[in-house]
Amino acid sequence: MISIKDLTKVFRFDQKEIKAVDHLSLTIEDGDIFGVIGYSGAGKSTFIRLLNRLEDPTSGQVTIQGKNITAMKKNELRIARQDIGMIFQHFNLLWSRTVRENIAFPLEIAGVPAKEREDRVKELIELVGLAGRENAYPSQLSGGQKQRVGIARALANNPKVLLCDEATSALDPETTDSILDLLIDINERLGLTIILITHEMHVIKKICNRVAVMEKGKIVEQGDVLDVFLKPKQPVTKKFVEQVMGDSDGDLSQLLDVYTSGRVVRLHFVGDSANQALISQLSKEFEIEVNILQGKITQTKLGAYGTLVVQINGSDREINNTIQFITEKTTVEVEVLTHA
Ligand SMILES: Nc1ncnc2c1ncn2[C@@H]1O[C@H](COP(=O)(O)OP(=O)(O)OP(=O)(O)O)[C@@H](O)[C@H]1O
Repeated sequence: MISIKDLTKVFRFDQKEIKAVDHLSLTIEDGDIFGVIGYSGAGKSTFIRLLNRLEDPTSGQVTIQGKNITAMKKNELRIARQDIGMIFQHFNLLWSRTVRENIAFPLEIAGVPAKEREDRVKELIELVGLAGRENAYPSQLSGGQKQRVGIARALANNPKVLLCDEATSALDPETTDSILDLLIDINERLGLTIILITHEMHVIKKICNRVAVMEKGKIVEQGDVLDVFLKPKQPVTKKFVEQVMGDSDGDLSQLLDVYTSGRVVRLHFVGDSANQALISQLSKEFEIEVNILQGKITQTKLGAYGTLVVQINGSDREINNTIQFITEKTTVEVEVLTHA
C-alpha cells in the first residue's frame, strides 16, 4: 500500500553535502504497524518527513495507495495529506487553543461544517480518552494527555496512514506504554496503517509487526519483528535487540561446567502464545525434572519471545522423548547444549 523507491534526501550547506536518506526502498502493507529504528543521525526524522512531503526529496518516489505523493502539486498534496495524519515528539499543539479547538483545527481547514465538526470532535475525544478535559489548554495537560490531543487531531479527517515521529520519546515509561496501547487500539479498530520512527527497541517490541533498521540513511535490515529479534544479522540490530533482551549468552559456558547431569538444553520461544505452559506440561507428561537455569522471556504482540536454558534430569529414554516431543509437537526450538 505504501511503496518507497530509491528515496534520497541530500542537505547542502557550507559547501558540504549530507545524505540524510540514501536510496531507500521499502514496502509497507495495509494495516501494518511498521517501525523504523536507528540511532540519532541515522536519518529517521528526515525519512518520515519525506513521506508526507514536509520535506521534499532530492530524488526517488513515495506512492501511498496508488497516489504518487512525490509528483503532486501543492493543491493536490494538500488534499492527499488529509489521508496522512502525523504526530510529533513535542506534540506541536496550538497553545492558545483548548483541547476541543486543537482537535477541531484540521476539520476547520478541511471546510467541515460547524455541527459536523462538533460531533466529530466529541467522537475523537472519547476515542483517545480525554473526556472531561475538552476545555483545558495544552499548558494544563500532562505529556501523555498532550499526545492524546495530538493523536485525536491527526485522526480528525479519517486518515488511512498515521506517521509517528518519536511520539513517545518525551514521555515517561508508564505514559509511553499507555500511548502505545492507544496506538494498537486505533490500528485494530480503525484498520489504520501506522509508521513510526524510534530509537527505542521497547517501542518496536510492544507494538510493531514489522521493523526496519536504519543506519547512515539506509535500511540495513528489515523483516517481521519476531524474526529480527530471533536472528538479528547486522551489528546495529544486535545492539538494539540487546537493549530489551540483554546479552543472555554471557555466562553459558560457566553454567555448563556446573550443571553436568542430565542434559542442558536451550529453548527458543518464538512468539507463539500456545507454548506458555510448556515447562509444567513437560513435567506432567514425562518422567523428568526440569530445572530452570537461565533465561529471558519477553512478551511481544504475538506471544512470548525469548530463550530459556533448562536442565532436564531423568532416564536417557525419557529425556529423548521429551526433546522429541518439543521438536515435533510445539513451535519451540530446542538446542541441546550438553549430551549425556
Ligand atoms: N534541515 C537540515 N539541514 C541540514 N542537515 C540536516 C537537516 N535535517 C537533518 N540534517 C542532517 O541529516 C542527518 C540525519 O538527520 P535526522 O534528523 O533525519 O536523523 P534522526 O535519525 O532522526 O536523528 P535524531 O533522532 O537525532 O533526529 C543528520 O546528519 C542531520 O544533521
